[in-house]
Amino acid sequence: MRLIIRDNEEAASQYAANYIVNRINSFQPSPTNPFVLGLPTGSSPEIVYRILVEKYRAGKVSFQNVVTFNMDEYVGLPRDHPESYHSFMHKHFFSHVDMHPDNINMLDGNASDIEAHCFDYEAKIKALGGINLFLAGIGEDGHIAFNEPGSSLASRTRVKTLAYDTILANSRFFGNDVGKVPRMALTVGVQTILDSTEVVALVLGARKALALQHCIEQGVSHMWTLSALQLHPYPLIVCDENATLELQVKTVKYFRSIEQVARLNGLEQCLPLKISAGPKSAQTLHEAPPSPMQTPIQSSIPMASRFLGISSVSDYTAESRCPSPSFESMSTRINKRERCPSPNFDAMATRLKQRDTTSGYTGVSGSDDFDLDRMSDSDSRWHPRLL
Ligand SMILES: N[C@@H]1[C@@H](O)[C@H](O)[C@@H](COP(=O)(O)O)O[C@@H]1O
Repeated sequence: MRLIIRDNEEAASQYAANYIVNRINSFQPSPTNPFVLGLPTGSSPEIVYRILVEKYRAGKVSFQNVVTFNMDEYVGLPRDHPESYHSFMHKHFFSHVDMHPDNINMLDGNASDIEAHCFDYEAKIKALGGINLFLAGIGEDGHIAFNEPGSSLASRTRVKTLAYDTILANSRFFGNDVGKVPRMALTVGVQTILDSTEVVALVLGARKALALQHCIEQGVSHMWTLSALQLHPYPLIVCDENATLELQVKTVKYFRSIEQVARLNGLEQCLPLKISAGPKSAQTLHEAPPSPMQTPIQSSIPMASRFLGISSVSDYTAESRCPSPSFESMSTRINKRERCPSPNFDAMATRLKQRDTTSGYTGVSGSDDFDLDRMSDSDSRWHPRLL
């Protein structure tokens, strides 16, 4: 998990927008190899869209070869209703950039066969080789897209009944009239989002602080579906200071230090080249890990993992284009562990008992409760702390 904290909404949105522009540009999309971008609605991404439009106008990015898939849409709200997500996206983004209308994919909350429509949406994403980057917003109850508390973490695009909290929160877009907020929505599933190559979640404001705390400091839970990002290999959360209000000080300091160290080492925004750049196809996304000697890698592992010394097995030994401090590879250690014979607990306990008897040690010595720290060097090869 990478967590980028900025002083305010503007700065956080600036970071997210720059991140997206960098990803699109380094991918070098073409008509036959488009960049596939997942998009959210809501007030949080509004500034990001404004900045993306500015960057497009300044000639810093083009969306000509970008295909988009929106996260969600209300069921039953006319497409041209000012609060439909169709209207939102055209108002804030699509009508201001060079997107080809055929490249815009949005769920249709008025589809005659909703089930088939959702199925086709998933199929279209798959046919394009998956989503490269999913920009996500979250709800106050920790939902991602419209995956309300209790949603299956294996869910895919489907119809979802909205939670009362969400109806209440979104009533501000409907003249504060709860009765006008649609009760159901179409949404991509948690698994649809997790399948994306990269997920960037934008979390802004004190209203989202509890959700962020659950996602970062608590376990994976279907009650806070944002927390499923813990299962993704490249999740990035960009938040403002207010959204960190429920986090522990040490959590905030830790993630800030990760970013600082990464910046000092020139490792910001580094991802494996096969992920950050095209060409992409369904095959290349799921192919076997390439030979380390043949594949140039921008950064061999996700930034946070790099400083934690954790790696994905296939990337660690690859050559890096980034100035690459040489960390000991977890994969090497895991391999060592796999080469070791399974520990023989009975023999270990007997040896400890013998040692305790001769040394006069009076601590634990039972076969099922011995002290791992007191083992000899030869025993330490399978010590959990070394794995
Ligand atoms: N379905 C959308 C979500 O996709 C969005 O993330 C959320 C946050 O909205 P806001 O940014 O306005 O708080 O709103 C709705 O619930």
